[in-house]
Amino acid sequence: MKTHPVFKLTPLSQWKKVPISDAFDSELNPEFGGLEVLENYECTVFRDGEAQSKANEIRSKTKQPVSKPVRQFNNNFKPNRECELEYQSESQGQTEMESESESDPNAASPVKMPKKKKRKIASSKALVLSQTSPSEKPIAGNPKVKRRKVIQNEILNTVIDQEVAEVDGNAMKNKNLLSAMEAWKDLFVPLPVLKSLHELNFLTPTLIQGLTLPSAIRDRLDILGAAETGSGKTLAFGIPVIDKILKLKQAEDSVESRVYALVLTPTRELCVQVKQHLAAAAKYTQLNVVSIFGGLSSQKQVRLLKSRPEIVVATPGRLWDIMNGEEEIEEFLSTIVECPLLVIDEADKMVEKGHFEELTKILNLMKNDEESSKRRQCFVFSATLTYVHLAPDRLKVSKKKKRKKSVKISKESKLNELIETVGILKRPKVIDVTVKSQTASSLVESCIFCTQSEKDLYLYYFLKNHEGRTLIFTNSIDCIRRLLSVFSLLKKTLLPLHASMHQKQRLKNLERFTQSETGILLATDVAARGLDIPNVQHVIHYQVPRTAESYVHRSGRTARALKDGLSVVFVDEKDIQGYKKILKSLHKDDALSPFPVVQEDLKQLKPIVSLAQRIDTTTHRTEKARRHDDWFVKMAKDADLDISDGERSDENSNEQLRKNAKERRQLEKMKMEFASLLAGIDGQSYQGKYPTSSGKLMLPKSMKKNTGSTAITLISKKWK
Ligand SMILES: Nc1ncnc2c1ncn2[C@@H]1O[C@H](COP(=O)(O)OP(=O)(O)OP(=O)(O)O)[C@@H](O)[C@H]1O
Repeated sequence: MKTHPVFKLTPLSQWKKVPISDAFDSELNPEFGGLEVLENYECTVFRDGEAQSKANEIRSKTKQPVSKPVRQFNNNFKPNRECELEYQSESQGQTEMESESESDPNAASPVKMPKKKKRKIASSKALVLSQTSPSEKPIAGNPKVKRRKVIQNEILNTVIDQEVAEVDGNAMKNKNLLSAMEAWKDLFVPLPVLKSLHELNFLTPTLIQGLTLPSAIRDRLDILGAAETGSGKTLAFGIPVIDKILKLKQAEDSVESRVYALVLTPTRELCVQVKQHLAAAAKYTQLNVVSIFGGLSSQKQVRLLKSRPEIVVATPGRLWDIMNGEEEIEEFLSTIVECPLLVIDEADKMVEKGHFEELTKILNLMKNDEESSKRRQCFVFSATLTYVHLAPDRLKVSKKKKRKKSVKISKESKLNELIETVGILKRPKVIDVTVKSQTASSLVESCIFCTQSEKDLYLYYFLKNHEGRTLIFTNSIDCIRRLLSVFSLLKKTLLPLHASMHQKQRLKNLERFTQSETGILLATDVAARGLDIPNVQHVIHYQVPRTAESYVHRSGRTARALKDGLSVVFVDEKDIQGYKKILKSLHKDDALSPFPVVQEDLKQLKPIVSLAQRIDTTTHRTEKARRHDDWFVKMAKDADLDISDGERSDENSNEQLRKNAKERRQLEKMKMEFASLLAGIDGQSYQGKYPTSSGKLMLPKSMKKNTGSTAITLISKKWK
């Protein structure tokens, strides 16, 4: 027969610290929420949802024997018969043994005592229920025994009252929680996570979450998930990961720490963000989540790993370095190889050939452990996971014809390649809720056709007229540097984000952008995937992205979680081919709607933007010449040489120096002219700001012409 747990009821003052539930926890069926009520020495277990009514039921029955417990703790457990009560005097630390006789009527009808006395007894005694053999039963009828039984019943009733009150409170909270979170019913979300979701105000699951959770949690399937950007994919894999770890930990006897889940992301910023999302969902669990990524001190990250987190979110490069260089946590990190949960976020990017060498190494290590691979549950997610298009010409060269040829990769072969790379052994569930166009349904897409040199003008026009959190993408770091310098002249603060920056500055800029409602982030594709910055209203593709995937992910930084958002692609004469290819690839048969621009306003801005561009180029040139001059003079001085004109290089001849000086004078003149132009422009009030509260982008006032249309509605109407 199964041995029963010892129930230890401590004095009421400590009651909360050692609830009965602790005694039962190890035995509890996981489907129960951990709510136990001790009733006439019988243990009753309720489902959380039933707790309130059952608690009331118990309360009404405290004065009469309960015929049957609502739910017996376990089949063998008959505490009425087999348990005895043990009183322990706190002051003396002595123990007196008494048994609870099944036939004793007092056991079921407790005598009322004044409340004060009740509390005194309760707090001065510790009550221990323990299993005992029938041979140890004490003699019935002894008056001392009877008195003790009365006391014992009183203590139990007080304890029950307390428990019931607590149960009432918890049950009420749980009931409210469950009714508020009704939409999550049947998705098998563990209660503590449901509580976090409620706190985050996520009252309904998104489509991908609704479809993923049952398959992942109930059916324990590996999942390949594809859904539009901003549709909640992080929690679609995050909730099952948390759920499984909770279950594994509950089932495990050993307290040995190990990595339970490894989540890999392509960029550092995304790594930080996914960690934050998972930590928020796991707030009411004991689970620890840590992020490991490059660019910041690895010592600090090693220290974090020493806390033995259950979930490690990492970029492959830094993780691989730490796995191979840090003896202190080598043993802990070696458990990654057998970790039961693996997530690859932005998977199509991650497994791109030549992108993440370290990812391949980590995955190979994991795949080599066959037993663990069989047990492992994998999650592979991306907005463009199932998206296929013509492979770039340069990748597919037909050997026979020796000429470039585009080849279409099928969705199946793309997924099969992923399955093999990740090491998924069982047939995974593919959940694909993407649409042909790939972009979010709440995204309004538009374009501006202009020449390359006009792009700055249009950008300035846009930023000046349409306030709101704006993310500008470029294809190169050089382009970012030039724009920073031109727009700083125009008194527009753009926050750069690219791979050549220090990581601290990258994170700082991202934070500044997130905190300012009118922030403008100027980034390369390093910010294109996964970043979930709230309320980004506009995405501008200053240069046409190189791939359709990149267009989808860049645009996906706005219009997230069903909010409205606008994307504008700037297309110049060189971009046109790439632009057309993207449209074709994304099955956007019509060209994108042109973004509405008030030509008179644009004209007004033209002189100042042109001047800013000229100042920038001239400054750049004169700076370069000055640096060269300085270098030449310094070299001569270091070599103890006098430089005559003849010895100067062409660039440093007198004539050149005169030219430089003239250029500097011109520069000063331009700057003065610029200052007065800028003052004039700043004095003008632009009235076409979008009202951001409605989520709609209003047209500049001069364009309204009593139609009251927004930019988005105008675009939509025109192109329908
Ligand atoms: N059920 C929900 N209800 C409301 N908001 C949610 C819900 N689930 C997630 N969100 C929020 O939606 C936003 C987008 O989620 P998430 O970053 O997971 O999107 P994603 O699908 O991974 O996007 P991407 O493809 O760009 O990486 C986040 O701010 C997230 O907190």
